Amino acid sequence: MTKTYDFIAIGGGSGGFNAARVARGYSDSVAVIDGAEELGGLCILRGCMPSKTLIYSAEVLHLAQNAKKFGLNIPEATVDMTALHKRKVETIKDFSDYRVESMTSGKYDLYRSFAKFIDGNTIELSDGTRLTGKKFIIGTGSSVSIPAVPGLNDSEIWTSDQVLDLDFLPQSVIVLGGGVVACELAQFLNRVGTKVTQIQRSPHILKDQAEDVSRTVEKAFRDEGLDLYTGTTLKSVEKTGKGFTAVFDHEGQEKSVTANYVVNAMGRRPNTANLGLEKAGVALLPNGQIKTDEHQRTTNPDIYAAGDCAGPFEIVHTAVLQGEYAARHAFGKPGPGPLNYDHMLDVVFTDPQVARVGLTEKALKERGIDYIAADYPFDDHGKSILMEAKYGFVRIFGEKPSGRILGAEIVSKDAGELIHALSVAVSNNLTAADLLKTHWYHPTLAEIMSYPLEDIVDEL
Ligand SMILES: Cc1cc2nc3c(=O)[nH]c(=O)nc-3n(C[C@H](O)[C@H](O)[C@H](O)COP(=O)(O)OP(=O)(O)OC[C@H]3O[C@@H](n4cnc5c(N)ncnc54)[C@H](O)[C@@H]3O)c2cc1C
Ligand SMILES: NC(=O)c1ccc[n+]([C@@H]2O[C@H](COP(=O)([O-])OP(=O)(O)OC[C@H]3O[C@@H](n4cnc5c(N)ncnc54)[C@H](O)[C@@H]3O)[C@@H](O)[C@H]2O)c1
Repeated sequence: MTKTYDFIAIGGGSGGFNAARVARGYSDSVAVIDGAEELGGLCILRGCMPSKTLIYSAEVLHLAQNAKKFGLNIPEATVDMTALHKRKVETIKDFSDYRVESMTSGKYDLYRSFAKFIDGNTIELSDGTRLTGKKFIIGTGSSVSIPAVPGLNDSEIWTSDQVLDLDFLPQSVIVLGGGVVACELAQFLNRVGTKVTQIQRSPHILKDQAEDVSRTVEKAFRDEGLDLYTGTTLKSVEKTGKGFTAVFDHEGQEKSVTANYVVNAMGRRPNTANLGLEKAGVALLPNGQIKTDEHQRTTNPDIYAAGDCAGPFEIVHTAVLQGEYAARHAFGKPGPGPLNYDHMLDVVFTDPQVARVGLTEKALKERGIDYIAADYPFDDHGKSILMEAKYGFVRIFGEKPSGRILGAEIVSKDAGELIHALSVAVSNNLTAADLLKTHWYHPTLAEIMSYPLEDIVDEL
């Protein structure tokens, strides 16, 4: 007999699991289907958490190696890759154990299998078991994409997965791409002592950021000795006796770089193949993501989608919020409404970090919104000067004439922490004058925000 559930989550990552967790509050008939060998999802196992664990260690190493600047004598600071790997494994095990415990607690029926739709309300598991659901959520995530560049589909080419699991120090690595994954991992590798060449197609790394933001990170990378090529066309990746050679056009010339290893960090694609979506009446967008409405409903109103498979961002907190909201909507329950992407927050964990909230300057211009942009550099700020953290600036966008904070970008030490003060402002319609009522403690990095806020208030 086919078992029926009120709610079935396909995928037990950030989107799927959190949808199931919320759904379980409304019904005891909830199933989670996940075909991965290891439970936990991308963020915990091979994404946010392992990368930030390693990046933090590399930052400590970098500070130690620059001890002289701080009047300290640390004769030799080097990485111990075996210990670094062990720390990562133990840290991630704690996080994944917690998730596995929740998933296997008995609150959900957990099926360790891949699922595909055979009609709009029925799925089939790998062993042929069929389950019907009143409502579903698809949270199947994403996989590394392999652009059609000759040689790039060689199985020895690394992705972020191999970098995050390194237990030895590679002598040299070519990092292909200039997005978030490429930048975070290129700097990590460079800081632990690998010779890194990063090759980016666009004129700047982090191409969706403001140009001066990208340039600030590029300067920091080059100051640390990373070989960075931007504005390139990658022609091929060839296996050589020593490793790999990447051949690319740069400034009108063909160049080649050889290294022991290559990392493909040129983006990810949604996991939507082999899901039988056509049989369930679930349509895709031209970019391959599942088409959803503001309620996370697909073109089949009984099937929702959340996270990387649906977009529009591949960011964990949006996956969680989308999943939670979809479950509330499926059961007709009240709570915070659809996601407001005008309040979007994103962080790049390079050093300096890049953090952004709300509308970008490009979006403000496109929408014809009248605004004031005010900024202030960290090389003229007490706390960042004493911390030797002088790269970057804060820029705040205030609406005219209201002074409402519509967006902000920060490139600096710990920008990912600092941005949250402005995120509160953006999400709660606070004005620059409102924020100036706040006590900004001295000396902190955060107090830098009072200068552009004063500029906005003065100009209004
Ligand atoms: C290196 C790296 C670093 C990152 N760092 C950050 C960061 O610092 N901050 C941030 O916000 N985001 C970060 N991200 C992005 C973030 O990890 C993802 O956006 C998020 O984890 C996606 O969650 P998800 O639920 O959509 O997918 P996942 O967590 O990937 O879950 C999908 C699940 O679905 C299962 N599945 C797939 N197909 C099927 C099927 N047919 N049947 C059953 N189960 C299936 C999979 O096994 C998997 O467990 C990073 C990503 C990478 C690669
Ligand atoms: N800190 C974070 O929040 C964080 C960290 C890591 C990853 N992520 C998420 O994971 C997702 C995937 O990250 P990503 O960096 O892999 O993808 P991405 O889409 O951000 O960047 C891919 C890069 O590869 C380049 N590229 C693509 N095809 C190319 C080609 N043929 N030749 C040369 N260059 C090419 C693109 O121009 C782009 O710069 C991102 O959307 C991001 O949101 C987030």
